Amino acid sequence: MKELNVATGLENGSVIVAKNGKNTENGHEKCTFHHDLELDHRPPTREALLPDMASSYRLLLTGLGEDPKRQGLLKTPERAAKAMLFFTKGYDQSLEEVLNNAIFDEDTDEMVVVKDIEMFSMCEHHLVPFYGKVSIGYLPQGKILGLSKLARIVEIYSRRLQVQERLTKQIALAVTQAVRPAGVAVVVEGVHMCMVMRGVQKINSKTVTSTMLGVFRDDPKTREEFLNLVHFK
Ligand SMILES: Nc1nc2c(ncn2[C@@H]2O[C@H](COP(=O)(O)OP(=O)(O)OP(=O)(O)O)[C@@H](O)[C@H]2O)c(=O)[nH]1
Ligand SMILES: [Zn+2]
Repeated sequence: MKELNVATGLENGSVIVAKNGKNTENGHEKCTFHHDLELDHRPPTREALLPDMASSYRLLLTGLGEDPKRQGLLKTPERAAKAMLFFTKGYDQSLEEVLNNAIFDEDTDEMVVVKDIEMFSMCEHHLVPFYGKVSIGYLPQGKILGLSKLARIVEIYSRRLQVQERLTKQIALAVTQAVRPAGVAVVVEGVHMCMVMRGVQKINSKTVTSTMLGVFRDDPKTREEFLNLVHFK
């Protein structure tokens, strides 16, 4: 039996044809794959795996000492499975699809900052949420991105099983890929429920991560301007 990607429910390395008709590998667009695309051999989508996921939640309820047949819990496994699919819906999105070509030629090299974008993600170690805010800055060189797309980029990568460091970097790399700016800065401030509700139980601790690329990494003044604008100094 082929190994399943736990996060996507797909066979590792497998190809599916997404709703938009594009070939995707575990949710990510992939052009150079030559796997069997015969309809009958397509692995199930995440939605198709809902009943299996619900069964797992039923087992979990039993493991907790609960009775999955009691009235209040009857639909809980299906609800929980759907909720988990929603929390991880970023796996079903690709950068290209989300950007929808909202990239515009513009003769500007002034800093663009969108700050305090809400973020909800799932800690990949404990499967509990971490949440917080993301601030993104970039220095265009001839191309700007539709403003909402910065928030949508946050959604693609936060709605997955994550660690905050990787989330921060993926957002920065996505902006780079989209508009090839002179630099990108991303700061993420997160509260991890695995540190609040369990474990060390530090309810006031916040984790701050940053990725600085290009001029934001090389030039302290540019970095400082960004940090001033997002009040991170
Ligand atoms: N670097 C990083 N660590 C994370 C993130 N989310 C959770 N963790 C940590 O993952 C670690 C897992 O450590 P383990 O010792 O294997 O698990 P644990 O016994 O549940 O750890 P405690 O949380 O200390 O009770 C913990 O230190 C968590 O705080 C994250 O986004 N980034
Ligand atoms: Zn955790």
